[in-house]
Amino acid sequence: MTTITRDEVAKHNSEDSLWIVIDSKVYDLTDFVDAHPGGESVLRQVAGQEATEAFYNLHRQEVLQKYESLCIGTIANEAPQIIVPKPGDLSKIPYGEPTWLSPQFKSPYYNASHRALQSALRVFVDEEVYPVAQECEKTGQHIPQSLIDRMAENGVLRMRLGPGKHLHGQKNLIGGIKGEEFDYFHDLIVSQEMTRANARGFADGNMAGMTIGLTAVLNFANDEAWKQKISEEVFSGKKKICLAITEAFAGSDVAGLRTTAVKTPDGKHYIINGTKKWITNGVWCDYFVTGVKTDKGLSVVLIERQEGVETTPIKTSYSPTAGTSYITFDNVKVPVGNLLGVENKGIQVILSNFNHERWTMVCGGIRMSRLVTEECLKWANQRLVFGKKLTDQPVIRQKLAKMIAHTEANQAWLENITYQMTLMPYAQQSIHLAGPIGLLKMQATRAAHEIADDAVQIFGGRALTQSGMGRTIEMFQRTYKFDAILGGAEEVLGDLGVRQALKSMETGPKSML
Ligand code: HEM
Repeated sequence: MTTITRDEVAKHNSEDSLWIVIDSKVYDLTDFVDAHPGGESVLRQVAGQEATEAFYNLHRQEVLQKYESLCIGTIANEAPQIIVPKPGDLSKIPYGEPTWLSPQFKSPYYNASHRALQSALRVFVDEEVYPVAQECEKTGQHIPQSLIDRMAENGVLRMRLGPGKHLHGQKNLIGGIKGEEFDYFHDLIVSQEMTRANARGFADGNMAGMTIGLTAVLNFANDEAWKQKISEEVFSGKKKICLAITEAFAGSDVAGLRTTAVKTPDGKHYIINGTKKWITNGVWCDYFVTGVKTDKGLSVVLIERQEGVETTPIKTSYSPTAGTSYITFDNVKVPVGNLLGVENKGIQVILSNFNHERWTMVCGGIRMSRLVTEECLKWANQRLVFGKKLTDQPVIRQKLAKMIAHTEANQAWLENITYQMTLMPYAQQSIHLAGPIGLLKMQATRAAHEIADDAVQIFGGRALTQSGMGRTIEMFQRTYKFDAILGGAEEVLGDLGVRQALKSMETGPKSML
């Protein structure tokens, strides 16, 4: 690149020729002045001058990457000081990564295979998911088929379902992972790395319906060939699936569902009537794993999109890219073979399916809290207020301390529970871990509540602005509640954890009294 002296830059100090220096690089802004979102006058004030501090006080690094074409050279005998992260890089900010990814720390949980997956996924997310996520979050467009196809090719779709036979013998799994060795720590890595696409509506728009819906098919289908057919269609990205449990009549109280499934006189079909609300991805799905009332209890059936199935988008406080929908079923005919689990015992299917969903939400939620904490650390360290850095104020350091402590404590509990999951069959997890997972989800979203609150105070008006420096904080404070409601409300899950504990006290050894 051309080298330019500072004396030369100084000559270009008017609107007719306006150059500035940012981090030892020279930018010719002559043709950009009119289009600058921050106005012309601010650029005139720094024309021909050093503008690094002024720039970084107001813009994110990615602005420079976007406008790279304005750079015309570098200052002679100077080297840029600011490290621009490359796709795949780990964060250099303290607490920007969990301890197992910080070179100075060790962890007993992660092996070479986990590390290989993490580093390959980091590149994939940075290069292929992040740009799509940002665009979809903004426009509200649904996930493009091209990204679904890429995730089908490299096995990410399969991985999102957690460990199991659906991964065994699979070639081309990202990071060169062997399907047989994929465990819940791999699963955790997938969730946490995907969250780094940093777009909450898109995080759900990116096949969340599959992650929470197809598990019920894999674990409870009554016919092996049918299970293979459905799951292969979904894993190849050809068909989309979602979980349809909640209704306007019943949210976390699943026993109150009113959608009915009545058997035809020949016993070969169910006729389904009812409605579902807040169904993630429902707008564009082909299959609906649906909670219904049968004659003596609840059941779960897979409904294929057909006549009588209508889906309409619901406008929520996160991006329409999530495909949140209201669904109506009017006399929909479904073969009895589409029953998942045992008729009238669907509550077991629903409850056990919830565990993986809730755990996945916890993984993502904690990673999002970490991203917000990292943003706050970076901003507080660079922002000058009343002539001092924000980090010079003890009140700001207290807020950062709470954020870091919440995030680290929650990650540690998550890893502990994940370790227990690696040692337990799925059915055992329902018995022993439903309570702890519920409590952890409650804990993670209570922490998110506090982190969002403190982050907004640190970022001020920028936390209320959808573009620019504070956009991650704006998104977080607008959307963290999704994790406190979806998959079971905070209070219901806390209560579940305590009730499970009390139950074991009733049935356990009396010596504990
Ligand atoms: C290569 C040089 C520059 C480029 C490409 C650029 C681009 C932008 C962009 C895209 C925005 C919209 C907000 C965002 O996305 O962050 C913005 C806002 C702004 N810019 Fe620049 N800018 C440059 C240099 C500067 C400099 C040197 C100053 C000040 C001396 C400045 C002052 C501002 C201000 C005051 C805003 C509004 C910030 C806000 O709303 O918080 N810009 N700029």
